[in-house]
Amino acid sequence: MVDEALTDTGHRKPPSVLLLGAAHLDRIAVSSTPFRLGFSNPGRVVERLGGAAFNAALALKLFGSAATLVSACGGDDVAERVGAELDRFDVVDGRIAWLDRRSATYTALVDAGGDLVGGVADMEIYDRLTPRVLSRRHLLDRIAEADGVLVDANLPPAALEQLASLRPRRLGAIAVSPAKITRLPTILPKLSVLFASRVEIATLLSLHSDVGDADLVRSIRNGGLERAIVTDGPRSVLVVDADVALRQAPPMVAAVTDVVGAGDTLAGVAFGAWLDDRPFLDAVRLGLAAASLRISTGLDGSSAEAAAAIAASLPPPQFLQI
Ligand SMILES: Nc1ncnc2c1ncn2[C@@H]1O[C@H](COP(=O)(O)OP(=O)(O)O)[C@@H](O)[C@H]1O
Ligand SMILES: O=c1[nH]cc([C@@H]2O[C@H](COP(=O)(O)O)[C@@H](O)[C@H]2O)c(=O)[nH]1
Repeated sequence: MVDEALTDTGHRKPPSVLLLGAAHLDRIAVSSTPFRLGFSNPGRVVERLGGAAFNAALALKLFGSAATLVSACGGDDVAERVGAELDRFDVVDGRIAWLDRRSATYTALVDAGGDLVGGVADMEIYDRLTPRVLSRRHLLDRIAEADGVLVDANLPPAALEQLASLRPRRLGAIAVSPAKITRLPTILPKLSVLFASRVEIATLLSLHSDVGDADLVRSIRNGGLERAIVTDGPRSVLVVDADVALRQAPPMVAAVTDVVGAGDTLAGVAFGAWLDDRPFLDAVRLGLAAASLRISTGLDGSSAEAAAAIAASLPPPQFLQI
């Protein structure tokens, strides 16, 4: 029998992932002393490319998947820089440009320990990714052909609903922020997996942020979600996979540079590994290892191998009877 997942050379074909969402410029201001809210803090500002879908796309690609990114950009230098970086990483560039508009930016304040103090998302341009714009024939074909589609909640609600109604083979979503996760409620039953932080999912499900695991797991299931990964910074993640619920500790990170992009990296790597037929928990453990590299050394061509070793040495999960 011919295995269609094999290429001419006998190697497995990498999973193909279509990502839809944000790709833009991040400005990250890191305080060099403990952050004093309401005051001026000494520090340094770094600029790098980011956006939830962009971060996930690069991570996916570095971990062996084929990635195509659909986003919105203006006619400016940021758009060119994003394009150059997608080329460099061999991510297929499916962005739609509005030449008379500005590309999006994200400005974050980070404290001396690498944690996020807060951020401002200037991202009006993503509202242009309407259902009509996303109905172009070649895009519909890409959605139908992809092994998985990963969206972020920067897309307007109507676009998210339309994508979900197209029934991609597997549909993952990245919550992005407490402000944007509120765009997801109507598509929850159509998601194969949701990646969210604890505060984001509590907002989505109208729960108190210190809700216990039993109530959280029940609410996730009652909300119609089949699978969810709930992150909580350095603390263990909650994994719900149909009727299995568990907690998995992430790797310890001694020196965090900044945590911006950790969740998207976890989402991209875990989604790609799952599409590559790994058991879901193994895919999550690999994603956690990738996130730990992203926030310490950064990701590069050697990260997939390094992450596999880190994932293998993680403590076993703790299964919850809920
Ligand atoms: N301070 C930290 N130390 C160790 N790991 C961290 C830290 N912050 C984040 N991580 C890792 O990144 C993952 C996502 O981080 P989190 O901050 O919860 O999400 P987001 O980046 O979406 O806000 C965590 O599950 C964990 O694996
Ligand atoms: O409304 C938004 N805020 C923030 C982001 C992006 O989220 C990323 C960080 O996400 P996290 O740390 O949750 O993985 C940054 O690159 C930032 O640009 C985004 O796409 N949309």
